[in-house]
Amino acid sequence: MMNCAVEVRDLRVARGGRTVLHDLTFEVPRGAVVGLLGPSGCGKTTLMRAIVGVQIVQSGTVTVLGHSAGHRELRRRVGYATQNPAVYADLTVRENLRYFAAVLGAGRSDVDRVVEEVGLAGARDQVAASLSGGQLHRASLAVALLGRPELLVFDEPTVGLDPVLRGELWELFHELAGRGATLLVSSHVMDEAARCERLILMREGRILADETPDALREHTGTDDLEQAFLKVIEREKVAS
Ligand SMILES: Nc1ncnc2c1ncn2[C@@H]1O[C@H](COP(=O)(O)OP(=O)(O)OP(=O)(O)O)[C@@H](O)[C@H]1O
Repeated sequence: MMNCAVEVRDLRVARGGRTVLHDLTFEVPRGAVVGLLGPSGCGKTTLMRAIVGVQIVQSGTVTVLGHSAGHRELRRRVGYATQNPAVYADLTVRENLRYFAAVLGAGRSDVDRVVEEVGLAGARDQVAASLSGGQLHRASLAVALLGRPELLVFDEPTVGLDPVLRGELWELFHELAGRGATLLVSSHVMDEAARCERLILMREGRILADETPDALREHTGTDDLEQAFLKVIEREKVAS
């Protein structure tokens, strides 16, 4: 239990009157970079929302760092970056970060650290409204990094970024994990799967696989993770 940052048991969630997560059970080990992968609409965002405690759930439990998801004790210990950048358009990057640092009780020096970490030092005095899509995304990630949360939940953090920036962000994710943070990162780009230590593959609100990229390659008999995912889907269809 103490080795798990997140423990999900029999989680069922309905949205719009339809079950979108079907009794999910899995764990996220501490200090790992775990990829949450699956096609658009499979439930990645809903699952992340349940983990950060903002999603009404029908049944099951979600335990985060030893507390029920959403517990106030977790406020500063969990960082969440949504798919849509959540910064104030009329404030500069630095002003945004200072504001959120004050809300979170993080120190001012933290602002400079996170700006550097996401590679936005050159744009720190630009108003958010004038940032490119990729820069805006990184500004949101920077907010999530304030206060050095133990668990980071990033919803498609690399969308719209060029390959160099994507590579740099993945390096940062591993650096953060190296310092003890746990990261749950969603993506629907299978080539990002190879960068994770563990993969949770989802489809239609169900977990099809929860294993290391190597184990997935091995048991599907292919080096290509995209092909591996397709094989897992085929096997699931045959089995059901
Ligand atoms: N506010 C909502 N009301 C009703 N249904 C919703 C709502 N939000 C999401 N859904 C539905 O829940 C399911 C899961 O959506 P979710 O956003 O979790 O998927 P996702 O895997 O994150 O997709 P994407 O990769 O496109 O962001 C989808 O069928 C979606 O249509």
